[in-house]
Amino acid sequence: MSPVLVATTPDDESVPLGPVLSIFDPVHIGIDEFGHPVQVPMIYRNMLIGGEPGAGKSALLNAVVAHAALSLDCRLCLLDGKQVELGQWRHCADAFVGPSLDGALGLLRRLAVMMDRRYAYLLDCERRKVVADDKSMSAYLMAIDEIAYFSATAGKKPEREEFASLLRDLVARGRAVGIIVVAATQRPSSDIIPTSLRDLFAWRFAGRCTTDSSSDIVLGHGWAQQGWTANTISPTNPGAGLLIAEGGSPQLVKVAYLDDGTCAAIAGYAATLRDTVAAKRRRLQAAA
Ligand SMILES: Nc1ncnc2c1ncn2[C@@H]1O[C@H](COP(=O)(O)OP(=O)(O)OP(=O)(O)O)[C@@H](O)[C@H]1O
Repeated sequence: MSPVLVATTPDDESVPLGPVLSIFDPVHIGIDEFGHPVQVPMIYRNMLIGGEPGAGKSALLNAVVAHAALSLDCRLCLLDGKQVELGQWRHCADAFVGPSLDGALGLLRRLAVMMDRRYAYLLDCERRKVVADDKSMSAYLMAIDEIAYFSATAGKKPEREEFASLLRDLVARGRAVGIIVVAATQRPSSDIIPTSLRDLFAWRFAGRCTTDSSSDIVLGHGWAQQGWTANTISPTNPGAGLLIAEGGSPQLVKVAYLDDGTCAAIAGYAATLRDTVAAKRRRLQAAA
């Protein structure tokens, strides 16, 4: 975290703020089996989180969202069918959608339009991706707690199919324009996470899974046979799981747990930072 007490906003305006992060910094998510910190770069990447109920998926999701909330170069969009898993971050978010498939579809459609416009803009500028000091395009973190609620449970079949197809498009094309998707599911099955979707996630975390095959659905086919299965993780060890990056091998990770009070404190601080920056921006626009 930056030690400075005066931070520069994305508009290059200095305002008195507390320490902030950047979404271009790697995100601290926990420790490995040797007790070393595990940090994952999230920009230009997506993360899939799977595991049985109580495995610690929301804990990992919250660790990533906390980093993004403290990053003033990142805007938040949150989808949470249960509302309470990501609800503490709603005051930091541009969009917070609870158990509403219509709301989720509306948000994904808006993001798809924005994604297309960003690509058109990059093309005009002869560029291939957003960069850290981009003044015109903030990164976006799209966090989803329980993909299956929107893709397999709520609403009618055509809407669920539209959700699945919009989500796939965002995961497939969003990275270069700064859209990061972090999605969790307690149903790691091939209907919720087909291989073609799973393989679009650079980072995949399997918390405890009830079978080798559900562990493989998150990590990739064949890992269980090679001895890497989240089925062996003890149910009394929530937050432990196997993390794999594209092209790498799984590693055992214990996720850094932010309890409710800590999440509320970070969310409150992040919301104040964001309000301060937004107020400053409004003042500048009014003065212009
Ligand atoms: N990293 C961790 N360290 C210690 N305890 C943890 C950790 N992660 C989770 N827990 C404990 O496990 C409980 C369940 O975690 P969490 O809500 O993240 O699971 P989940 O997989 O999201 O469950 P669900 O699918 O039901 O939403 C937490 O309330 C907490 O008590």
